[in-house]
Amino acid sequence: MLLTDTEIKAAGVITYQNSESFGSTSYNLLPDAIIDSEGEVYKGDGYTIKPQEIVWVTSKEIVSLPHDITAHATIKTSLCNKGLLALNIGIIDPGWNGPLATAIINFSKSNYYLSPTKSFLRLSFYRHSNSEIFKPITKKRYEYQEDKRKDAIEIFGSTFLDVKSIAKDVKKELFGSFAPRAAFYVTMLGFGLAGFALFASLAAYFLPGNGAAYQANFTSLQQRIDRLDEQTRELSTGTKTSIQTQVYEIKGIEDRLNEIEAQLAGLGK
Ligand SMILES: Nc1ccn([C@H]2C[C@H](O)[C@@H](COP(=O)(O)OP(=O)(O)OP(=O)(O)O)O2)c(=O)n1
Repeated sequence: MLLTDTEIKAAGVITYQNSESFGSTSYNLLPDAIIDSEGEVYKGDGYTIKPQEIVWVTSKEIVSLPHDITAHATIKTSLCNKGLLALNIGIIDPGWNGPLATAIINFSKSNYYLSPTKSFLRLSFYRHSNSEIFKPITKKRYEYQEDKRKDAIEIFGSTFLDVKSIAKDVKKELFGSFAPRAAFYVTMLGFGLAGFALFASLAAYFLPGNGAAYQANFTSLQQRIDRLDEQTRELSTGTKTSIQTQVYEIKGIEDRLNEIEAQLAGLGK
């Protein structure tokens, strides 16, 4: 059975209650501590929640439920309409004795000022028969607040998407791991170039047109050409020599003929 405002008051389930916080069948919780992602606690003056920011908000009221009452917590519609969302709303079990809290995210694109007089959670109370299981849990305000402060520091980033961490990861992915990889590739490129240079040098000796084997062939070819050249020269020299000899011989014959002619002419006188 859903309890009315009168029944909620009569059940005595809310300590530090504010008369203006009652609805017809609900009670609206007011903020006590607002805790940011650094674990800073804001009280009294309220807190401005930035877009995408996550804060923990603990309740001013202490809620104590007997065996036969269970409460349901939901985010206030007015906050929801402003783009604020609560993470852990849920059920408050019979036997709970302590404040309540929720993580609130500002999904809007504007700052939202959460005033200490602005309720953040709405509670509905249901009376039922006694359950078999009953686990009384008592949480003192300070102890509870410290638990939430720990959660704020350890579990959530400062924003819903933890933009800082994401940006850090993306940066790391793009540049952090790229630098060693780039260094590796540059080193490998260096090795590649050095290898190519070595190959090119060796190719000068071993590859067709440049290789040592071909160099040897070339040398032998050059030697043969030189020999042929020499032989040609010898031949040419030899030819010249034989022509010269013939010229001398002809000259000798001519001289001899002239002598005979002269002798004949002498005989004729
Ligand atoms: N916004 C809320 C909702 C509930 N509770 C309290 C009252 C609940 O009785 C208790 C346990 O709630 P759940 O069972 O939903 O949460 P857990 O899973 O943390 O409980 P447990 O650790 O007991 O299993 O937490 C709270 O402090 N703040």
